[in-house]
Amino acid sequence: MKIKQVILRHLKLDLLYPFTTSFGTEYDKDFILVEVKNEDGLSGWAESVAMLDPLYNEETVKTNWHILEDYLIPIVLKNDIQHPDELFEKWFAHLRGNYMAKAAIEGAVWDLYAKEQNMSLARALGGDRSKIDVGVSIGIKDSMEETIETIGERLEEGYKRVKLKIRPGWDVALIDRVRQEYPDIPLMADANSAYTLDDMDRLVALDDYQLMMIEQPLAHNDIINHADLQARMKTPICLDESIHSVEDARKALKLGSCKIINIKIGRVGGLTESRKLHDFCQANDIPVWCGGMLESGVGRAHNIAITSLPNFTLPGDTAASSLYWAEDIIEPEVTVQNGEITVPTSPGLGYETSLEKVNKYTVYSRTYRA
Ligand SMILES: O=C(O)CCC(=O)c1ccccc1C(=O)O
Ligand SMILES: [Mg+2]
Repeated sequence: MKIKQVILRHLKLDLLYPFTTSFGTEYDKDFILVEVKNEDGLSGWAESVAMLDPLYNEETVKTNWHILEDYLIPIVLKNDIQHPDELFEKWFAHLRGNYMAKAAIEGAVWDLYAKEQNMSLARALGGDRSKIDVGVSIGIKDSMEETIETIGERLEEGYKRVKLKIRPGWDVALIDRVRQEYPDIPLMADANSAYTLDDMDRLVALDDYQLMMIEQPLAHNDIINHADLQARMKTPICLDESIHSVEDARKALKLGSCKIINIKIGRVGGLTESRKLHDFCQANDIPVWCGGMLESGVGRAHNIAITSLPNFTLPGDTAASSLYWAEDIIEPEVTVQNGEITVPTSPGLGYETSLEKVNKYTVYSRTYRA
């Protein structure tokens, strides 16, 4: 592959509804959209899932721009890349961390590669599903009534499982109330690292509610305390923040820190490592699902492609575009029917990135040439 041009754009989209987690409230979405072009003018697209502030992990829009501009883009423009797997495994291997920045450009190269091969990205990754099951992530609301109402709407729309964000004080009583209203729905909770082992009793109390799993209750960089907690809880622990690689997953499984893993392409450095992590979990009977980072349609399309792999056996967080944006930047937008998304079969991501819409939401852009 010969990459001739890379364009970075900083986009800003307004969220339709504020999204609150244990680490804060998002009202809008600033992100970097990456476009790579080959010599025939064919484009590959991806987005960085780094947020404006280092609240989910340490990366930000600015640190990603810096790493992309000063390290990753020069590598991609200078070298002849035979296959996108080489980026993470060879060309980026000496650069530590910065997973979301690496994933952003790697994803764009994967899309371009699939288009050059005249293959869907899902197929290029080895995915064989034609439809994927999806759930929905519901943020912390002002009241339990509002939460109950929102859950009802999402169930009406067909979502196959409900994830509720929790934090100390918005947990056991909430789940108890939700279980009174909806005794049998597939339900889980995500704490985004809001608890410590001092909260053991509160967390163990969640065992009474048949939750599918509890996601990342303890520190973002911990796997030791999670093992202690898992030993005390029947409910499976799912790790999100603390898994960046197959190697992290191997250690977590060895310690017994979790029984399920959430795969986010950005968090592990791209599609190549996501697929490896998927394969490793499959070989070890650990189910996986695809997490979300409030992506625009471009990131959503990447999530759909990776979710077509066979061990994504649990519904992910890739909900419809219309739950986030008044207008998405892809055509068609992502739609959900009966809790399923149809995996596109046309080349690459299978959704067109609309330049008109991209331009409308771009606050700053820069072009880099070979
Ligand atoms: O709807 C989505 O994209 C998932 C939303 C979500 O849960 C989330 C959003 C931003 C940061 C972290 C997380 C998370 O899964 O922990
Ligand atoms: Mg999470």
